[in-house]
Amino acid sequence: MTSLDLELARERSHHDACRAALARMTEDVAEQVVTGEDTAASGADAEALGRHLRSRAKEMREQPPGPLFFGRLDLDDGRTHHIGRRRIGEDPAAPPLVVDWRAPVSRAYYQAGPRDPQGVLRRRRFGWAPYSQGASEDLTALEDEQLTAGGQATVSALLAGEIERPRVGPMRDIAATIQPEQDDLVRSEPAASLCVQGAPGTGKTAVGLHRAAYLLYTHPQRVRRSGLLVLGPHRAFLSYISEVLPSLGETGVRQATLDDEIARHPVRAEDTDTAARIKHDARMAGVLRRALYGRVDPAPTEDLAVPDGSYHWRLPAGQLAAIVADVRQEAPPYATGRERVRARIVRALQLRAERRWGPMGAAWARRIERARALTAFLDACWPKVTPEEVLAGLLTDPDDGALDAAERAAIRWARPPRSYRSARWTAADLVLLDELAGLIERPEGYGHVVVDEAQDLSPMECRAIARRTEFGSLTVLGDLAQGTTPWAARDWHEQLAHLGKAGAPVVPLTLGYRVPAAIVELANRLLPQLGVDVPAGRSVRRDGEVTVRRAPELLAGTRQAVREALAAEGSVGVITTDTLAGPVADALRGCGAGERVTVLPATVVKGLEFDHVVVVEPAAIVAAEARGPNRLYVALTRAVSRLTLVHAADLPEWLGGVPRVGPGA
Ligand SMILES: Nc1ncnc2c1ncn2[C@@H]1O[C@H](COP(=O)(O)OP(=O)(O)OP(=O)(O)O)[C@@H](O)[C@H]1O
Repeated sequence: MTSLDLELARERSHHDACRAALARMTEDVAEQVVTGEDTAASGADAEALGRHLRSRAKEMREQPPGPLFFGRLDLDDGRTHHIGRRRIGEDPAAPPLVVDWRAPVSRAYYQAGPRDPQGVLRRRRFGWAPYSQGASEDLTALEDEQLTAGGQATVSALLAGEIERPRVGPMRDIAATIQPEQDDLVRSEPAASLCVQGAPGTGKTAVGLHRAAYLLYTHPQRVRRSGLLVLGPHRAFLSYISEVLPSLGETGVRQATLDDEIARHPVRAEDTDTAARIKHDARMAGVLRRALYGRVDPAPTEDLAVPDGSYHWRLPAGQLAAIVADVRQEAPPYATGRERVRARIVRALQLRAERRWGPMGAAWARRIERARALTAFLDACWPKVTPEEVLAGLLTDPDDGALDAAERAAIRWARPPRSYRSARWTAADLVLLDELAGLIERPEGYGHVVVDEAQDLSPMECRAIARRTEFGSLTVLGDLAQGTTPWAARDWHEQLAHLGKAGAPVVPLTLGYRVPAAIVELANRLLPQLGVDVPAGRSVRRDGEVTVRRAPELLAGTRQAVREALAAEGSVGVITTDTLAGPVADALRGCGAGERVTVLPATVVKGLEFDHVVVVEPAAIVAAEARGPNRLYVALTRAVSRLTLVHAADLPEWLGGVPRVGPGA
């Protein structure tokens, strides 16, 4: 037996011990639930304890299968820690068998290096068979790095293997291989907001999800109670990332699109491009505020007379106007404002009554508060409204000086509905309704929100997020170069101001783990055309291939390219325009494409990745929309190993010098 075999055998038996301890922990918790149910303590305590134990038992039962540790630290004080996705230890007072990757002692696993060993003598990485369900014999490799002074920084073969592995199925967690610059972001100050400008494949999404898991671990009370939300650009993306947090043991996190979050109604109409652009513009915040407060009468002309038995208590119009003006000045949410005006009027009437009749009790005040005359005054002066009613009013007659005549015409309803209740709302209308709802009543917030692909949000969408994180913090992830919406941000500081976190630091990530250097280099040639100032991407990967195939018969050329792509392992993504996606999918039917091949319009590939990407007719992707070059940049950077460009039309200049195949190459 070699010394490596011996070490592997020792580690496997440690893994056996961990497995047994975990089984006992799961049993113990299940047993405690039974005990908890029997507890004869006060009802509320027993209920709370029972709930806690039940959710802990559920958590333990639902742990995903897999290896129980991925690394080990040997420290200079003689201690050793195995590091895994969650803590394993039966006795809270004894050192655990496995330390959670988020624990403070685990930090050195990610950060220590020969120049700064941080008390670590040796870092050990474990290699497990691919897709291991956690059987100890699946532990097949280990790699030691000595960090004592004078040690050399080494490139980990296990890390390289993990980064270069073929991609099948949904995104996986990277707890075993988080890189130092990523770890800094994952563990950065939880109460502070943060923006990551990351070139394609630098791990922004991975960082955001691991940060979410880290916050739940370090601030269980605060973050769990106030809620954590992960916002992604579309459903396909959410399903692609859906397993990362559960694999890290976090099952209760809401993952949604912003559209889901703000959906008060189904989308039943479509805006013209111009109307959508206006509705998403930051000026709409003021337009909506004015439309809402336009309903308030700042100068009531009639005195208020509230009957009280045979008597009437009066407030002169001037005093009513002063109350309304004061409340407007204080700027509470609209619905609170109405109640505040009511309360102030009652108080003023009470002072008058007391001057005449002496102290009036609470019952008197309640009666006056509900007096019909007072409610009628409020209905006229500060009416109850719904967001739908206000927006319908605005879209029927958009008379606001912030919009010019053409803009007003563009958003005006061609045929207003009979009532706002039967209005057919567009996607942009829902954003505006959310803004109005937020002006009327403050929405419930989250403790922390992770926003992915944040460059694509409009100012009005940003405000929807800002309202929900007024008292919470944000992790903003994105890449200005990948901005494809008509309103995509060109500057993070502006975008952060719309998100309510002006001044949050913007941290760049430039080292990519997905896209190989040859493909990054090609995509970087597009950068000067994208109209944004971002640092160019780099790659840790030296493998990777780019092929350009000229194909006078576009569909035949695509079939050929896909056949060639299928010769290698892994997924194949065929990306083209919305118009070509159908014909391309038809053409690929029956050419052995099968499950490994997905045909997608470029408009939905954001955030995804495929081992081999075939981009069909790049020039058409560029021409299809105003941000076409950005769209092509996104498409090119979905490739994990290989990229083929298939084209019938001429290629843009910047592709000069790339090897070509096919007729006329
Ligand atoms: N430290 C790491 N170890 C292993 N794999 C990593 C690491 N960091 C990132 N990756 C992998 O690189 C790929 C890209 O990561 P991710 O999707 O998070 O990047 P991104 O910056 O959001 O990309 P994009 O903006 O292009 O969508 C993923 O497969 C991810 O698992």
